[in-house]
Amino acid sequence: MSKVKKGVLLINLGTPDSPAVPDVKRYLIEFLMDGRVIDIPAWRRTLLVKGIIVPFRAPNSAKLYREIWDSQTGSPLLHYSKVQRQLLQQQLGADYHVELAMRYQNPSIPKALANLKRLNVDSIRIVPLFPQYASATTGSVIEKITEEIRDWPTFPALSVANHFYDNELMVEVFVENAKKHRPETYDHFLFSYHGLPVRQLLDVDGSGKHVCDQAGCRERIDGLNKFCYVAQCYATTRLIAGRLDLKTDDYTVCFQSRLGKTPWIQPYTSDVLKEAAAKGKKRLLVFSPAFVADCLETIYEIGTEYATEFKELGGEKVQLVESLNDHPKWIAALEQLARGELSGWPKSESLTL
Ligand SMILES: C=CC1=C(C)c2cc3[nH]c(cc4nc(cc5[nH]c(cc1n2)c(C)c5CCC(=O)O)C(CCC(=O)O)=C4C)c(C)c3C=C
Ligand SMILES: [Fe+2]
Ligand SMILES: [Fe+2]
Repeated sequence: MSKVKKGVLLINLGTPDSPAVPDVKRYLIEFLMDGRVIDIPAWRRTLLVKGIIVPFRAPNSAKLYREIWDSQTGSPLLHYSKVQRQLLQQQLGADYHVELAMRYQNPSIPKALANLKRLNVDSIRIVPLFPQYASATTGSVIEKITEEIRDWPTFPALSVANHFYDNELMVEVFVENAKKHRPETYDHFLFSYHGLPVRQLLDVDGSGKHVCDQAGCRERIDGLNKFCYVAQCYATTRLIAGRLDLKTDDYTVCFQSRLGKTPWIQPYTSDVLKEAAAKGKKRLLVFSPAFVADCLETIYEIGTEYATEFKELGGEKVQLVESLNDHPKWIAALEQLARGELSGWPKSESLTL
């Protein structure tokens, strides 16, 4: 009889099995055919994804993935996710069994759930590795898991860490990583989050009519906008900026990785870079706090693409603040999330974080 009683399931977004075009195509199709990612009627999504986006995007995406692929460890996102799983398992000890899965591709959610079922665990703590809640990420993970387990005869106790935008240890790691780059030597700071189509925020408060600028999502987080991705991104930013004694004029929150022509959350990182260059800013320190591990969107998009663009505009340097990766305080934060403990930050309905 197994000693293991408590299951933990860490889930990140996913990455191709290799940077070869067929693997990148398979990954992009699974990812973009998710109705929470491209939230349009299924027939239009099929035409758009399989007929246009994937055939045109896959060869270029594969090229970018080849640039970040490590010859020993492969995809940085998968590599750090595996390290995080292993370190968390060590930290939690033999009473726990920690599985890792990716929402898209491998290691797969069905396999991880089958392992937990086989172990007959008492409980499963689901930890989607997205600090800020979005329907396209955490929402999609929850939907997929509930679909996968719907026929289980017995459900262990289930719980989800559905956001951790205000986790104190996570904030400390971003602050520590920034300090290694001597923030006083930079003339502006960007907090660049992964973007989302604006329409995906309309129902974050159940009204179907949520508008961030009316709900004050850039200024405060409260009982009404608590599930809004934008409100959570700005709250994370205020916590990191506060710890670094940055004034509001010292930094800009922005959103990257836009796909398609519909409006996404603004301001776009590429526009903010242009404005910073036009104002004569030379050295930018860039945080990417929507990710818990370095990946294509941090290493390539910020570290290479935006850095090159900024230099072409007359800037001198774009420095990415490293992600949480294998930092011991991040593993301690994961332990809190896995045990179901609060992040440690005082919370109240009307608190302006
Ligand atoms: C905060 C996390 C993420 C959100 C929110 C998110 C939304 C989102 N993404 C796309 C389209 C793409 N994203 C791609 C890569 C990618 N996205 C995230 C995280 C979030 N995405 C990560 C961690 C990664 C990198 C994975 C890696 O292997 O390193 C890609 C693929 C790369 C490319 O071709 O550019 C696409 C496409 C949409 C449409 C969306 C919201 C609706
Ligand atoms: Fe993405
Ligand atoms: Fe909002």
